Amino acid sequence: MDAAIDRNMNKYHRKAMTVEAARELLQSRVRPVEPTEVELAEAIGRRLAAPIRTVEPIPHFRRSGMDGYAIRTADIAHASAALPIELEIIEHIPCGKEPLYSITEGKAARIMTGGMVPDGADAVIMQEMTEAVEHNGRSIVRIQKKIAPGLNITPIGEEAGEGTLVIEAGEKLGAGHTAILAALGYNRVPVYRKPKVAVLSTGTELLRLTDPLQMGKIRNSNAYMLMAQIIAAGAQPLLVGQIPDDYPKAERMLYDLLASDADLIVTSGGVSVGDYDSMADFFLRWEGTTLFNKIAMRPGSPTTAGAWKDKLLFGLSGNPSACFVGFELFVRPVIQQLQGAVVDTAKTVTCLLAADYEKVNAYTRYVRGQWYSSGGNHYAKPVGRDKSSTILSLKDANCLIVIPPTKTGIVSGEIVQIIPLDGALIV
Ligand SMILES: Nc1nc2c(c(=O)[nH]1)N[C@H]1C(S)=C(S)[C@@H](COP(=O)(O)OP(=O)(O)OC[C@H]3O[C@@H](n4cnc5c(N)ncnc54)[C@H](O)[C@@H]3O)O[C@H]1N2
Ligand code: MOO
Repeated sequence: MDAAIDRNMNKYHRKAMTVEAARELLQSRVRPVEPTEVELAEAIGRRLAAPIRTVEPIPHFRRSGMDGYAIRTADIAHASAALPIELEIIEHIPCGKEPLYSITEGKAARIMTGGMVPDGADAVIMQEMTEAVEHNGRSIVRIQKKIAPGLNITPIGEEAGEGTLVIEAGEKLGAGHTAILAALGYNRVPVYRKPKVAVLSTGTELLRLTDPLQMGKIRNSNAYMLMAQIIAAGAQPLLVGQIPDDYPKAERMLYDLLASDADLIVTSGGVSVGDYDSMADFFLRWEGTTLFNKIAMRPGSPTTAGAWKDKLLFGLSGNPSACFVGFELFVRPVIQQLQGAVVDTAKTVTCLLAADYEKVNAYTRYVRGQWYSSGGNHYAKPVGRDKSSTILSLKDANCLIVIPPTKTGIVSGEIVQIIPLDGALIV
């Protein structure tokens, strides 16, 4: 049964998989969703579904880099303060105008930054190096110094020739990409459609946001937290609601969702060993393949995932911080990959730990932290209460600090790896 867990196992005896192995296993199963085409403005922040090549050189005409005069450098080769050279101005070339004349011996054209350099000219001399005079009704430019050929002219194709690959498929369209696409006239852009991610919650203790608080019950914060994480990852969340307490009903609901048009299903809660942990039971009984039901990490050790046909089902832990970490480590890369991203989950940033971390642990810990730079080094320090059940520390975290298994804790100044939470390491 490939890398999946043994069906004869029960939920009380689980074999922990490493984070790395689990991420690789997931990665090997994900294929991008279908591409679509949208207007450029709508494509911003999405991922490109096809490579973009230039359809013309950038720039596609010889462009002036200064306000000044297009000249022939041979004409001013002997210019000096004592013996200035005078050239006749035959044309004014603002941006957007194609020159009417070539520059021949003794002639010049007034030209603006971004203007098209006329044939015959081999440099643009900046205005500040010249003096314009009227002489017998003729416009003259007086020049006292020679300049090098090519000065202030951007040649055709300096940035890219025609047919150059400028954006790879799978890249996320930021400001720079958008500028390129606009410059090349891409009114409509091929992008991957936004994956639909269904979010479900388990637990009879969960109240809706509008319900009055009741003793022993809590409001469903995970569903909304996951919604925010899904949006940040570029996908469309579908808040499906609550998994019923009644197992046959829960099973029916999950199969219906698996057969729906959702690309991914994420549940929170009910994956541990408790009497009401319906997701743990489902993952042992269902017709899909359970890939893992325990990860050698904290928080979120009962994080579970499985595949049903081409669809992945995640059973994240109910504890808010464990749910958050499970999403960042396992679900976010899958969502990126569904949108064509090339994900390298091994990438981390090296930091110096800025405070002692005293907890001991047999598993790797992913501690909510803040990373920052100071004096040429990156530092990371844990934020808030480091418990799986906490909510408040999540908003202040900008990274997860990876604390390897330790019997002693680790001290301030030691080197640690961190995973930034803004997805910056995902191309
Ligand atoms: N005997 C054992 N007990 C537990 C173990 C264990 O190995 N043996 N593992 C612990 C660990 S570690 C974790 S993490 C949790 C995981 O539990 P579940 O993922 O099954 O989650 P629940 O039991 O359903 O809930 C845990 C906790 O989270 C709250 N919760 C649930 N859903 C939401 C939600 N949508 N929004 C906010 N908070 C939610 C729930 O009320 C519980 O307080 O199990 C340990 N136990
Ligand atoms: O996975 Mo539980 O934290 O790891 O509380």
